[in-house]
Amino acid sequence: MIEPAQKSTTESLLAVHHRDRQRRQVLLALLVITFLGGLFFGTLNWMRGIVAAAVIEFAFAAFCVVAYPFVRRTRRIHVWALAVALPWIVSVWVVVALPAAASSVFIWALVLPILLMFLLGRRIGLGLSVVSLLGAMAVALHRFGLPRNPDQIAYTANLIIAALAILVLSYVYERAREKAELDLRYLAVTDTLTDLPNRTLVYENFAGMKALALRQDKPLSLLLMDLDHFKQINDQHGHDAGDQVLREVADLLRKRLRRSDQVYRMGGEEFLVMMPDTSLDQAAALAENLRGRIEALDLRFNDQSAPLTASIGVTQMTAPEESFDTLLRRADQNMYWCKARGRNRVRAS
Ligand SMILES: Nc1nc2c(ncn2[C@@H]2O[C@H](COP(=O)(O)OP(=O)(O)OP(=O)(O)O)[C@@H](O)[C@H]2O)c(=O)[nH]1
Repeated sequence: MIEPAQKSTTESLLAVHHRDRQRRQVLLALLVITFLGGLFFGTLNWMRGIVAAAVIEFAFAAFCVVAYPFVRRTRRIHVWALAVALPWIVSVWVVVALPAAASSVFIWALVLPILLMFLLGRRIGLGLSVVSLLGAMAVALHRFGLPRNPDQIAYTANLIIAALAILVLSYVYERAREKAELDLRYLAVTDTLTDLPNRTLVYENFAGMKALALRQDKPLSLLLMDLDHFKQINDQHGHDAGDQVLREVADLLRKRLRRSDQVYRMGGEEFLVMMPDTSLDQAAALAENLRGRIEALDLRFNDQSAPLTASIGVTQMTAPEESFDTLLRRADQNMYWCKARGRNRVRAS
């Protein structure tokens, strides 16, 4: 399995990106619905003479128009989600409390759990849903009193049970959706053969490591490892054997490296390791150690031994302006230098 620390970095970067994009879409849709609803009910209530409700509804519609361009651009989507959700909750309470409003307006309270769960996630969404539903019930109780006849009891019971059902269902749905999304994202950034991260996030993670190295004034090194004559293993022992070799190498790297290091399968039989707080000499020593361990792997398929070696290019960031591509190119050149000189060696520069 992939190291937990590495897995969570990988997941969280993408998770935030996707979660925000989804919430932004829900929020924009909600602004449009609220704007149209505000105009419609504002006009209706104005004509019915319920001025207080009409003013709230027109104000909310105006707020949506102002908020829309900000929500499209903002990076603080959770702040805007709260800025829209809280007035929604209060408006529902106010509308339920208004003496002139029909008792059916309580139905709007049932929208709240779905809206809050989708906008704010299941934890905050659940907490706010419970508060907003209890609030709406308290207001309704204050306005209408306890249900007295069987019709009223049935009506109230229906509303409460429906509210509970929507609350539970939206929570369960949101939890399942979050999990499915995490699984999908994990698969998208992971090489399923070795369980190592693939190259998808390599640039983003390098940027984070580089920033930290510069801030802490620590060295940052990188190594690129390519297995030698790997094609022969596939050709002589079959593709499954080749796959097994790749898994063994991935295991070896995971076990040997520090948790702060990051290992990627860049493709084929090529692996990349990023090592924070590691100088060129230290990285070269580590690469030499890895080379020796790979050479010492006693791989056998159908009683035939399958010797394995690797060529490793090592480099260190030497200036703040050096990009990931620059380092990778240098490590790649070092690795090819090893290949050209008979393989099974390390070169650092
Ligand atoms: N089994 C298996 N083989 C793979 C996988 N990915 C790439 N390969 C094989 O790895 C081999 C790489 O071959 P080459 O690029 O010629 O490299 P090499 O044989 O290691 O030779 P040198 O790098 O020059 O030492 C190819 O045969 C690919 O099919 C994989 O996921 N599983």
